Amino acid sequence: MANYLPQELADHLKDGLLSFPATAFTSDLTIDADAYTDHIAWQSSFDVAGLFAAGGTGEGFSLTPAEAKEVVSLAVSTSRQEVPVLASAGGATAQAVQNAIDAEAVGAEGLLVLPPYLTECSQDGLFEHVSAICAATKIGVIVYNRANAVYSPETVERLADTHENFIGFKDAIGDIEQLTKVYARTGDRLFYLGGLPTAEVYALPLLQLGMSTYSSAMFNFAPEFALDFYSAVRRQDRAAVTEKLNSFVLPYSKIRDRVAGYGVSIVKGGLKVIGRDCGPVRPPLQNLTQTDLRDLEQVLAAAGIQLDRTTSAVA
Ligand SMILES: O=C([O-])C(=O)C[C@H](O)[C@@H](O)C(=O)[O-]
Repeated sequence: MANYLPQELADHLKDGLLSFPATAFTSDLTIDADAYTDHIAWQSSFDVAGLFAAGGTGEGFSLTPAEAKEVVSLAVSTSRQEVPVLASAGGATAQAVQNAIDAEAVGAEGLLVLPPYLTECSQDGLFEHVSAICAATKIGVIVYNRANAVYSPETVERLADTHENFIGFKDAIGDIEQLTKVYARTGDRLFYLGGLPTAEVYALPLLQLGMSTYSSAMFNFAPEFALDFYSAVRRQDRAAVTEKLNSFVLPYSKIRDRVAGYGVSIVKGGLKVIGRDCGPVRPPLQNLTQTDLRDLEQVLAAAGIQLDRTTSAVA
């Protein structure tokens, strides 16, 4: 049974940083439950508002429904009591509905709806897809505005009017006009989170568009840095944000941009560099090359994120 009513969950999540933990795999690409639970215990030991298990950075798109259920269940049983775990719902409507049912059954407090695979989507089609998921569960539901699932302000409002457990809007499109219009229509009825790749890059300007929080992929391997960054954003301390962008976030993003899909792979690279290896990524993603790993190690060291390390974790 969920501990948070949907609106309570939204109130809790909107004023804290959100973690999207990597899913640990063994070298043969099966789920590594020990490494994953270690990672969840470590992630939830920080002052983070919520853990989104099997999300984008958690390679939810590469998990079978049974694996997604297992991963969410491991996260729920391991996360510190005060840190709610959310799951994701993806693929075909029937599969996303099953993800929702499974997530609620294993104790997740909320759900992130990933874009449906492959096909183009009309607004009525998106409304029906999300409605089926909202109707299948009592826990809070957040939509992910990304790829083929671009929700018009009217659809967002319609979902908010129809489903009490529809609580949030996550964005990875970055269309200022769309975001302004969504917020103008639904305002405080929802909470808003940034979800563009390396969300820190956009965090300060998006705060003005109502996005009081974001999914921090780098929180996986640099939690203190990510929390300091979030605090600077919420204080609207532009000088501190700019200093952190220059010292770490932008050099890091340059490595991320070398290969498509590195937005997730670089997180596993970062975990390897800091000595908390969560294993390889699954195809279609590619692991960082040794050169990229070494460059990442240097960027982390130059930013002072690796102050204790004296020997390289990269072979
Ligand atoms: O589903 C996810 O993992 C994401 O939202 C993507 C990342 O967390 C993104 O916001 C980032 O790279 O910081």
